[in-house]
Amino acid sequence: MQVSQKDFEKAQEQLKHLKKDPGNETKLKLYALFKQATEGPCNAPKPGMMDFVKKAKWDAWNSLGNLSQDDARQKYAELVSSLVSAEPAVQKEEASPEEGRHDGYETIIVTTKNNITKIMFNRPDKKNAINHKMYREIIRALQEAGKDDSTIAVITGNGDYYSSGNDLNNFTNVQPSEMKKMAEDGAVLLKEFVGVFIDFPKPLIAVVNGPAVGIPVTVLGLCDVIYASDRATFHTPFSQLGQSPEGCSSYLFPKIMGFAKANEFLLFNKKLTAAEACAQGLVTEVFPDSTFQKEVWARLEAYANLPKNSLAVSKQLLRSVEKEKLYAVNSEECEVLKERWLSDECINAIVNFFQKKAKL
Ligand SMILES: CCCC/C=C/CC(=O)SCCNC(=O)CCNC(=O)[C@H](O)C(C)(C)COP(=O)(O)OP(=O)(O)OC[C@H]1O[C@@H](n2cnc3c(N)ncnc32)[C@H](O)[C@@H]1OP(=O)(O)O
Repeated sequence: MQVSQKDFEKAQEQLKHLKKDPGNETKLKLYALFKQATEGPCNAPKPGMMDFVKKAKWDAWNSLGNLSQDDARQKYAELVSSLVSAEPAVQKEEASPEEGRHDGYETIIVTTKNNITKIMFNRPDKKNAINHKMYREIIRALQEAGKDDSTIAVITGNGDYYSSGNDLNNFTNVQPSEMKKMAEDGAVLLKEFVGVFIDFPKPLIAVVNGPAVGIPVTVLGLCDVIYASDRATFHTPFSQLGQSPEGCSSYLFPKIMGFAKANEFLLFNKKLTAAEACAQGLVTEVFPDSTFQKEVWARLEAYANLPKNSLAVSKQLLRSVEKEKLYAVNSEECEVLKERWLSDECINAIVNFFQKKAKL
């Protein structure tokens, strides 16, 4: 039985109210079916290679060939219905707001409790990839945490990943004429993001709950203590992505782990286990995943009872020796990256990721 126009419209309405992001692949299917149902077979001109999102949408629509509009409506309604039935029950956290939770954040969860401000990356479905909004929210959260009454601040991830790094969608949907501006704006944002880590005025602890890729790894060099689950891995695949190191890692990582190890890590994409990262001085201590949260938070709560001002001035003394150098390194790294983002090497790596040809 074919679905009526009314059922088709109802499915469109239901889709707007889904709580769980259905993922890019499903969204592409829905887009294609919607276009086929409302406009018929794809006759639009094929978008350019660099217009990743438009190209993926065009490919999806075009792949439906001569499917009839009625059949497309039917398949669309069936797909929406399957998504509605798969919706999870409302999460507890949403029903009862966590004590000490700060308002006004969408991509991170910020709480202050027991003298600790915790900043938690919160895009678990996307492995906590950092989109532009999240960069800005982390900047704001760190600036506020630097001034609030907490003794220490903690960064961690929600879900199975710490963070999969820069959200590669930050590079998509850009017209060729806007590429240069995209790179310039990206460099400004990155410089500000790394700058708040350089300037952070109190102890900053990274609680690395799972794999970490790219920028969340490089800024670990600017954190004061790094605790990792034995499930965590550390990966800076810059050459694989046609990019170059940031987060002051080009200066700090050789100092932390020595040139021989830093080169393998930053140039040749070597992924480190938590134990290896600890042996090389990037991680303070590794804990078994089964007791990670319990052990780490017990320790942090004890640290957070130490005299706050003493900790802050000591942290600032340790950092002040290197501050000017770090500002200079940050600027230089952002300048180099601005060029890298416009390179064929980088563009091809991103195209490959979105065409599912390359995953790390
Ligand atoms: C201001 C600009 C600053 C720029 C500086 C930063 C440099 C970097 O950070 S470089 C590092 C960039 N990161 C990556 O290249 C990682 C890319 N992701 C992957 O290779 C895989 O997703 C990963 C190995 C991390 C995990 O693989 P799986 O366990 O198989 O999971 P999925 O691939 O299915 O991921 C689930 C879901 O998340 C989306 N995802 C994950 N990471 C990213 C990312 N970095 N950017 C965009 N999207 C990401 C992935 O596409 C899946 O989405 P759906 O298909 O919609 O479910």
